[in-house]
Amino acid sequence: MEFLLQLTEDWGEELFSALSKAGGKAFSNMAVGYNNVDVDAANKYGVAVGNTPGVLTETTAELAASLTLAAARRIVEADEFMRAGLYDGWLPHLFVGNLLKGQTVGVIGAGRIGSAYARMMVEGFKMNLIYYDLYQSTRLEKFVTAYAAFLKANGETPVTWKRAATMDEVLQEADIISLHPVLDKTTYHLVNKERLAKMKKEAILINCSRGPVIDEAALVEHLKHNPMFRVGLDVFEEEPYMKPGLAELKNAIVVPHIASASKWTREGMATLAALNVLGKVKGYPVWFDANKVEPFLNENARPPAACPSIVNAKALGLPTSKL
Ligand SMILES: NC(=O)C1=CN([C@@H]2O[C@H](COP(=O)(O)OP(=O)(O)OC[C@H]3O[C@@H](n4cnc5c(N)ncnc54)[C@H](O)[C@@H]3O)[C@@H](O)[C@H]2O)C=CC1
Ligand SMILES: O=C(O)C(=O)CO
Repeated sequence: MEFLLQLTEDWGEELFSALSKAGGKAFSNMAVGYNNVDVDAANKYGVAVGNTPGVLTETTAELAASLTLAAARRIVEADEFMRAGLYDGWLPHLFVGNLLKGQTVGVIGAGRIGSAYARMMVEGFKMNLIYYDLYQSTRLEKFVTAYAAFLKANGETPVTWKRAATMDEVLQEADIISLHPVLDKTTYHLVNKERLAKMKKEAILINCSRGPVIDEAALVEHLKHNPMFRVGLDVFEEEPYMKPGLAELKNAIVVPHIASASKWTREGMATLAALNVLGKVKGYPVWFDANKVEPFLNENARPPAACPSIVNAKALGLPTSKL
């Protein structure tokens, strides 16, 4: 018995023990994030835990960029105004928002998705970048450096980048802040009352990572007291619910965890999750690089004889495919 699961289901000691007793050896989340899975418990019962990296990167980053634009240009408010029949002619101050060009975008968690989002905002809108991550994102830094040189060569103001030593630096300096870390003990309520107070009064905060990365009740209070501060949220602390008061706030844009909802991505997630468990059942090794999953998505060729991404491969001592 093997399992394919959604991120809405929590898997811990009890379920892995039951799975193991039933002879199960493999489990895969149909998601890249696996904070819903107790990997230590899976290790204890020798169950391989799969996830689906790579296929969500651009789709999720694009939704974060969409929320950024929607918040910056107040698109939802303006749409509601229009549909309510309130528009009676152009006015110089009607729904004035923020210009992104030349402003600073802050990325917290510059992994696959955070880096893709950073590139979109830097290249698309000529924003300067400040990022915070536990690790250096050399590829991202190289990209911004090369883009700055390109702009300069074309007589335009070059963009800049900075790796912040602390997260607070990002909060204080950035005009737009987008959250893309994993959810774990180090990122739970990473954005809390004190940190919200450090952000610019007119900043925009985007969250397409996991709801509990923000203390949502503190956010509601902050939004109430700072009408020029805006947020775009794809994820919530206690999905499918929102904290009281959030739904009434005009400076919040809320969407129902749809960041990965493109057809290509959802098909890719299902394919990778299925191949993770199938590969384990067949006794295949683990793919050599979970970030290079394209060969598993080619409709015209058989997928490699490997499990695309097993997060506890090392802990279980599973062999790696050599290609
Ligand atoms: N809203 C949605 O539908 C989706 C949400 N996600 C979420 O996005 C997360 C990130 O996905 P990927 O970019 O693919 O993962 P990734 O592993 O490539 O990137 C995560 C980054 O977070 C950094 N990080 C970890 N702890 C940190 C800390 N305390 N402070 C700052 N940075 C920290 C890591 O070093 C890493 O660079 C997933 O774990 C998932 O929870 C992913 C896809 C869709
Ligand atoms: O893959 C993930 O982590 C998701 O949140 C899916 O949307």
